[in-house]
Amino acid sequence: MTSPGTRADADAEDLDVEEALALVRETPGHGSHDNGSHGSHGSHGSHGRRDSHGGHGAPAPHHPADAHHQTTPWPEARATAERAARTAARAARRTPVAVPLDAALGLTLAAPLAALTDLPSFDTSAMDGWAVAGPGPWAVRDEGVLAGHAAPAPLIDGEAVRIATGARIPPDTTAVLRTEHGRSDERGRLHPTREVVHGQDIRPRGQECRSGDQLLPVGTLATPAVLGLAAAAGYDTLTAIPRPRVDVLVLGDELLTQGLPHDGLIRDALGPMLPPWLRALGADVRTVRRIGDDAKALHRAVTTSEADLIVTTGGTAAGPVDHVHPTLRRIGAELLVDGVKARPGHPMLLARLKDDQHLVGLPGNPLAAVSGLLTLAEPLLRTLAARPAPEPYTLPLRDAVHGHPHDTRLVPVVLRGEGAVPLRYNGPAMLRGIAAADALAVVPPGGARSGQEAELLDLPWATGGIGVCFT
Ligand SMILES: Nc1nc2c(c(=O)[nH]1)N[C@H]1C(S)=C(S)[C@@H](COP(=O)(O)OP(=O)(O)OC[C@H]3O[C@@H](n4cnc5c(N)ncnc54)[C@H](O)[C@@H]3O)O[C@H]1N2
Ligand code: MOO
Repeated sequence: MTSPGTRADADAEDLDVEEALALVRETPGHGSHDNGSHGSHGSHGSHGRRDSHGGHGAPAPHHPADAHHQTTPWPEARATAERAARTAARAARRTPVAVPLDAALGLTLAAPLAALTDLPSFDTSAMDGWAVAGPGPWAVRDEGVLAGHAAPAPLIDGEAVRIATGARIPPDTTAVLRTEHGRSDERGRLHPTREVVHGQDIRPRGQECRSGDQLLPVGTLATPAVLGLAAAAGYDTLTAIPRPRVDVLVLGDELLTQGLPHDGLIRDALGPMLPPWLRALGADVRTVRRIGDDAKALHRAVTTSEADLIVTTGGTAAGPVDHVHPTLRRIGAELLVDGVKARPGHPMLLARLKDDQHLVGLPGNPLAAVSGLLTLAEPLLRTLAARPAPEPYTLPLRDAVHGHPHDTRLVPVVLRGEGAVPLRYNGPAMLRGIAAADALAVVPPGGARSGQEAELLDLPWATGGIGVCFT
């Protein structure tokens, strides 16, 4: 199957792009330096060529929490997130709102778009030229007719008047003659230079729609074209499902917000990455707060949030300052997903805090956070925003991808021709692969052979473009 985002013209790619990709592309026989740094998971992120059959060389997963709870298979985790959002949307009775056109991009229509006017709303000229009455030659009036000007006087037979595209057609006009199809004689009379067909180049009122006609159904995504159509049809606002509100809480005492890493401190990569990505998934990101490794601050932030979804980063594992689980226990939250059979990102979690409020806990490792974002936050936000699920598609993998023995792997790929090329630097702590990627390939437990079809999760910028997706 072919992706809409697939580039078939690989040969035509300009060199700069290929050079950039060479920095991250999987290369046969290349030593693996793409893995996470944490002990027992050291080789689950290793790349394809070394082992195309899965199994050998991959250590058994070892998560201390595994002993205490059941991790959810990856497809089930996504389905659970979608279901949770459906229940929440009912509980919250997410009332449609009237949104000005310039704020409605990306929303889902909650009411059908019915024309508030005929389109066109008057008989109008499709061309610059003359409105003419009867067969030529014609006597040409002195005053022309322009778009947006006063109603023109009726024509009489044998008369013509200069007319602009979009201007009102004078009553009793029989055709519009294009500028390039008329010539004037020495007495100033207008002659056609080709046959004139009755009604030509006149757009009659209501040609596109009549007032009250349904133009688009409920559930339509407000694209730029939809905004244009709505304006043409007389709308100032659209009735739409509001964006789900999201608060982002970034955990970790080790995070810097500017400058170079130093003294064991690192830059916060998630603070800049998540808000625009969440917006692309349909969210209205209200706040991004950095709250360190402070259990009290986390508790306060979670219990005072009015968001539909709280997204936390870090603190999901079992370390001494991993406060997410204890906080959820303390407030009596219901864990719907507590760990997913996914690499990276297996400590990700989804909790119901209230009937209409959820929390997605993303692991701190940046690519693990992306994995959690696409596994749990994407279906949840999409469903709350009433957006349709993207059409699933597969492409053959250009190289084998090493699999985890039990878990699904999400591996950054670029789309080239009719295939997906796995990228290196796909370890949980790395963003180098995903930053160059068009999509994530879903690699089943055990791995995938070269040529094997893999499901792909598109990245919003790869298909939609930055400007469209991130507003
Ligand atoms: N004993 C075990 N330790 C860990 C396990 C495990 O199973 N047993 N799982 C590992 C895996 S896998 C992941 S993923 C992480 C998840 O950890 P947390 O969600 O608790 O995240 P932290 O410990 O806070 O951070 C992990 C890592 O990521 C860095 N980080 C955190 N936030 C950011 C940020 N905003 N920007 C950039 N980098 C960030 C942090 O400094 C750590 O290096 O746990 C493993 N441990
Ligand atoms: O493998 Mo973890 O889940 O690094 O992301």
